[in-house]
Amino acid sequence: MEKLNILQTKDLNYSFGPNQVLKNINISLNKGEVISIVGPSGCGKTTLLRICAGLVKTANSAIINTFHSCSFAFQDARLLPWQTALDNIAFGLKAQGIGRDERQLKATAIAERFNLTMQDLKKFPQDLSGGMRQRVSFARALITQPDLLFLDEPFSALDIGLKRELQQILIEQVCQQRLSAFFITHDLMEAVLMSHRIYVISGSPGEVTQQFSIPLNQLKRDDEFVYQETAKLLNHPAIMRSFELVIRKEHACN
Ligand SMILES: Nc1ncnc2c1ncn2[C@@H]1O[C@H](COP(=O)(O)OP(=O)(O)OP(=O)(O)O)[C@@H](O)[C@H]1O
Repeated sequence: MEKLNILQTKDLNYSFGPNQVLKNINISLNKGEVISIVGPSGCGKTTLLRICAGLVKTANSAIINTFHSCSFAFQDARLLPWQTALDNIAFGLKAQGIGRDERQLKATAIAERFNLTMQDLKKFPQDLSGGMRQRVSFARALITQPDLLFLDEPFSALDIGLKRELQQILIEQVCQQRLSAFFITHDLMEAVLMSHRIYVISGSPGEVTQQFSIPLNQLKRDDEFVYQETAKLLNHPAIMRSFELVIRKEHACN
């Protein structure tokens, strides 16, 4: 029987000194699932990701994580500047003790999936465009075949075409390999495109105020579906409250 992987928080609270940032957070992420965390700036999304990833320790053992391995992608690519793109991609394999030839073969194969050429792979990060660096960052995250991805706004600095291309590649990887992803975004449309479920966090301290399930397999979601679902969410009271859309609408009328 397949072992069930799960990431779960149970009544998670977190404070930075006297400043409570997260309050009674209960979320779960199952194998093969993508969840998005959306909410206004400063509501605690990144803090929640860092706690779930074990990068920030919690005092109250409110996290269950039975996934075996995880990788990260952030808004900035965070590559090692003294290594070529190829060696950056292969870095996780080196840490696993895999020999140079095999590392390079695997890195070249996954780089191709992200449309990086042999010329690109010889370059150092400072000689790559921002979009290329983000391709390298995704290839690096996936090469070790993790079962859980932590994604903190990895598309937000990209132009609309590149964003769509990388989103599509990531959706294919997630669906084909039954990867799970914990995804933070400001962009509701992106959350609708990518996720099985969306958690809305609002307030200070941040609390989960609503959870939405998005029907239809990600590979079948076309633009019309994404626009319609996003429009529905934008009119939902929990989203309007969370992003203060009611107040902004009222201001717009005055
Ligand atoms: N290391 C830290 N020390 C003290 N306070 C912090 C620290 N990191 C974050 N905070 C505070 O915690 C709150 C939540 O920050 P966090 O970065 O998690 O929010 P966010 O929702 O991810 O914001 P954004 O969408 O703008 O990235 C903010 O008030 C922030 O100032």
